[in-house]
Amino acid sequence: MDAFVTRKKRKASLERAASPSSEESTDVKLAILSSLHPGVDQEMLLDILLAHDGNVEATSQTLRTRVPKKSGTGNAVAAQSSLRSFAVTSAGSDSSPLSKRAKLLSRKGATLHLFDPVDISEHTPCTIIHNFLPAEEANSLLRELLEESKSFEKMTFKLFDNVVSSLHTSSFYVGSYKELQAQKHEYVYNGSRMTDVRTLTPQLERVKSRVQEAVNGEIQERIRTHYGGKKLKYQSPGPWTPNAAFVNCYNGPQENVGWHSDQLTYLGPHPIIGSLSLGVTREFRVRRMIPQDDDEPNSNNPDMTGQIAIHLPHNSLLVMHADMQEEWKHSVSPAQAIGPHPVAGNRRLNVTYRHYREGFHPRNTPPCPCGVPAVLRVVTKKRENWGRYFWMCHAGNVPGKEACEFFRWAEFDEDGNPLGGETRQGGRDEVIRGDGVKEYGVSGGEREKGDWVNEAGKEKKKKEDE
Ligand SMILES: O=C(O)CCC(=O)C(=O)O
Ligand SMILES: [Fe+2]
Repeated sequence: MDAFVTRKKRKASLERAASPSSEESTDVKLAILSSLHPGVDQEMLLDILLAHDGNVEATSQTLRTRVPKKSGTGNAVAAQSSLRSFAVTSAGSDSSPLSKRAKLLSRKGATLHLFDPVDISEHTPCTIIHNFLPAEEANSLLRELLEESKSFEKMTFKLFDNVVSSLHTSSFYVGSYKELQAQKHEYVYNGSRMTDVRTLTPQLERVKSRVQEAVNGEIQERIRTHYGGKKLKYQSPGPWTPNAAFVNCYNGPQENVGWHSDQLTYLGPHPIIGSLSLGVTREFRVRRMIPQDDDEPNSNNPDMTGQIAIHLPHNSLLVMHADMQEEWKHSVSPAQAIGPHPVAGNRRLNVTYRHYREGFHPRNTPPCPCGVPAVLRVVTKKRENWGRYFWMCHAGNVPGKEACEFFRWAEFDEDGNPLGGETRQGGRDEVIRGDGVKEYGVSGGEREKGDWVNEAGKEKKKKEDE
């Protein structure tokens, strides 16, 4: 117990001592180390990272030379011990002690496991619909995506001299060839162009319509039951109309996604995401971000806030509502063991339907002097400016890259459309590079540049605010 408490304290002190966006960077560091050393479990990674005062390269060097690899994980399929036992204790009937609402609140350092749609709706910014599609339709989509996923790839990015990659594979689907071209040549993700973009298959299109209808119903219900009958400020009004889908494949219990919020840059503030799970049941964890004052210890790590595990069975639709991305983080945690699915074996396929808003196309958002679209973020750490949106240099999102000075508080109309007319009133340059790639940037327009780039000192502040 003492050792556990000490470890938590050490993690908190590491995060205080590290860079201003320290909590994020510890998560990123762990993700990088997981990617470089997939055989070593997270606890050990954290311990060794702590022993090296947060230095990723030194940790990696120690791991390369001194730490034996875990055995017996990989793709082995074992009994779904943890999920089954939780399923028994939280069956959701009112006679079950766990179902007593008062006991459901998540606590510091604990994980609360939720299965029941009523509990999920009450305690998280999500709602869930079990057995969403007719069984045969779900299996048929699953079979198609299993085939598609054979050519999915891990997402990679560069850090120092290493290329690190995600632990799972994915691909991105859009509605038309035109949108596909735009995604490949106009949008930027973590400083890179997306190379694997596909058009929605007829099945993904059909399911999209069903998801759209169900999600719009859930949105109205959420507004009625949680937002006092009125959409959130900046939430897009009118029906949600998804036009893209990320498809993720998790092959085996160790493939996971670390803590993150989905990027707001192209979706705008308070986006809504419809997430369909197929195949193996996995845990989708959520935790609330807590604002803190300068002198408070870092309260935004999972050890300190407590987390909620939402169990996502085959053919369930999870709706991430408008308050999710700005106020909560989510992850798909590695599993001790998983129960094989009759069609998918040890794989889980996940489709997240999203709405890319025209107002957030890179041509419509503030130009960063770097020539790469700025990213939209929100203050999630400091109490001061909590919930305020800002545009910043994309490199602030790319580990190991130096961000330029660009920073600007974001302004929206009531419905979340970006304000800041300068760029949209013809001042914006579209540069067609030699290779035909379109970039939206500033080519020497001093006034415009001055309009968007904040005076010295703001860049530092933005990092601290975050
Ligand atoms: O697999 C999931 O359920 C969620 C994946 C996710 O968080 C994402 O694609 O952003
Ligand atoms: Fe996500």
